[in-house]
Amino acid sequence: METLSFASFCCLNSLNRTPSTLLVSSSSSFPRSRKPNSSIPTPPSPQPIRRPHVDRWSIPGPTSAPAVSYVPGRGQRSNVGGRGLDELELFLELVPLRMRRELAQHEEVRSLIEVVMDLGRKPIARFPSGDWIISQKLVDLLDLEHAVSKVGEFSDDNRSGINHSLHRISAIRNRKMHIIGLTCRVGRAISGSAEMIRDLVEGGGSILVIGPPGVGKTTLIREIARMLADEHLKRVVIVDTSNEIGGDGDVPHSGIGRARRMQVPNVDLQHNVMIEAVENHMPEVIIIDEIGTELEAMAASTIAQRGVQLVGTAHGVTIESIIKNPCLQSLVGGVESVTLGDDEARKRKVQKTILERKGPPTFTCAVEIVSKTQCRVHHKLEATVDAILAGKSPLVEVRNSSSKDIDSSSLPEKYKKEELSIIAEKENNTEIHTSEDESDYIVGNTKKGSRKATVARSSPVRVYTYKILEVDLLQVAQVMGLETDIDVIDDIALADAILASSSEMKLNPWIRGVAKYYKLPVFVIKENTMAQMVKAVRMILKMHSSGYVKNESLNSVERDIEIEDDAPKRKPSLEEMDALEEVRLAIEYIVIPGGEPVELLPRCSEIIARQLELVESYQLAAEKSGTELNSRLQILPQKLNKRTVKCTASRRSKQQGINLPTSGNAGVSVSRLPLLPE
Ligand SMILES: Nc1ncnc2c1ncn2[C@@H]1O[C@H](COP(=O)(O)OP(=O)(O)OP(=O)(O)O)[C@@H](O)[C@H]1O
Repeated sequence: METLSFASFCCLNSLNRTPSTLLVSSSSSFPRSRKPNSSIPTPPSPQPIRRPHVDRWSIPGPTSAPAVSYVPGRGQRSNVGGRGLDELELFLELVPLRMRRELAQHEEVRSLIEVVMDLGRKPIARFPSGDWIISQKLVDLLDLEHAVSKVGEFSDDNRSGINHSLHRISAIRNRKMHIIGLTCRVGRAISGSAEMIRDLVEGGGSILVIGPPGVGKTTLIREIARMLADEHLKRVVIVDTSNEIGGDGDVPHSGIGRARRMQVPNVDLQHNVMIEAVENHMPEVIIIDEIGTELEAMAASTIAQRGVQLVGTAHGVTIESIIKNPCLQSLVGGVESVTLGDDEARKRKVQKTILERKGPPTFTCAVEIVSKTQCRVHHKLEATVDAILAGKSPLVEVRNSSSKDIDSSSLPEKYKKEELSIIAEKENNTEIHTSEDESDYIVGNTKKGSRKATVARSSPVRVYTYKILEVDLLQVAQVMGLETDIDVIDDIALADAILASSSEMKLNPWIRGVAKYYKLPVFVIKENTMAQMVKAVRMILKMHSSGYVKNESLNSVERDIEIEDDAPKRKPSLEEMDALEEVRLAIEYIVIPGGEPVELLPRCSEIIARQLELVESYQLAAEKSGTELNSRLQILPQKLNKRTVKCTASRRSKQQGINLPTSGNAGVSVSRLPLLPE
């Protein structure tokens, strides 16, 4: 054994080594088995595979804690046995010398992902660039025996590790429970791998991380644990079912920083340890890898209810996979079918039996890991689940990590592209946006082609609103006589424009990304007043009638279109402000809702001109009446037609004074006239 270790050291010394953390891509691995039987018999002679007996649950002996140093972003060096091996060297000690020599000469050795050794077959190494046959000589029992002798005891999920490292060794056994195959994965702590979702982590909400095997979930939550424990001084407890997050051995790997780690004696007891963590160790954050059973999902929900931030992973590709998984459904709130009454179904325009979310989800938000450099964020998991159950497209933010985040050699280009296309293929319903931008946003699960829908010029303009009441917008359109020109819709993929309040845009800047993805103009209303709404309607229609259709060059919609009141540039006098407020109140409280004309108080001609501008911004007509010294404006509940604005005293009718609510200017008195015939 000593000869092998020395040889491995020599081989690696001959490489041009850099101390940086390795960046490799993933390949799939078989999922963790959950066998109820935790005792796996050791293989009998005459073909024994020697395994050192390590009772992981006995009190450790007086051996001193290993000196393992971890420098974020610079990889790990463990001073195991005083030999100063780095973790890749430790890993390579698993394979027999002849294979190690071959591997050491491979130019991608520092990006090695896995070594696969199956009895009677050629050994394979998995690299980001693909699989590579290490040696033509077939794997024999001695090779397997050698590898097994280097690792700890296999637990009931057939996994083991190497002390003081993050490597994962998984066994395949024959029917007699002898080990006949090994998948040895290189584990690494990668500093910066959680930068993509730093804001979510720091936000304190519970995060569900979803991804297929090998995509980097464990690596991500390991870094999250370190980030919260070391940078935010949080009390973090990791429930480490297969010792994958904190590594093998009783002293956790330095890659988890100051986070504490609880080992799990048996995978079937994971849920118990999760609850134990909350009850005994006063955590502020619990990190848990692979939530896979109903009991674990229930334990997760208990933890979340106790106000602890939960960061957990689950196998899947999208939120939909979790919704469809009966064991994990409760993580997203659960699903129930509801039968609606005839009237309700007609009102909602849905079938009678619909699916609804049962309760609040365990997690605040969810992150779908697409690849090591891209993820999709569902900020409001609740809303995402509701949208999916209602057959709508959930809002998803697509984030790409920039290479500066990850302090290491970069992932080979080829691998990035391949992985993206694999995932795009898997989800043939989902558009994958491969923008170069650091942060882009899409609406996920869009049916292919629907995004491309363009609108016939004669059809109404379809507007998607954010924090603007549909009823308000439609009322304004109705008053303007444009109710057939505007349609408020709730599927953004089909929209022609977005109308949002500026407060909403500030709170949720990702809306801009959604708009950009769909090439939609965003009209932003500063204040939710009817005047601004009227102006917005006019501008939306104007843009539409000028021939704008989405999917045109993005240039035209790169910036928000801000709707502001046509306020005079100079500072208005108090009297002018009073006069304009009088107009606003008259229009918004009487002319529009009541359909009645209002005669305003007499004003000087300059102020009347200002009032007239404001009336026109509401698309309403007005008449000027009275003498020159006593002129006043009458606002008509008719659509603006320049000819209507004229000076006439003859049309004044009987007046009826009323008091309007005011904002600051007490008791503005306006006069009201009955509707005049055209
Ligand atoms: N950001 C990253 N950059 C480069 N390599 C990474 C990154 N994240 C993970 N890896 C590598 O990819 C491999 C798989 O990672 P990891 O074990 O975290 O995946 P996983 O999603 O947890 O897999 P599984 O579901 O099978 O447990 C490991 O070898 C790891 O070192």
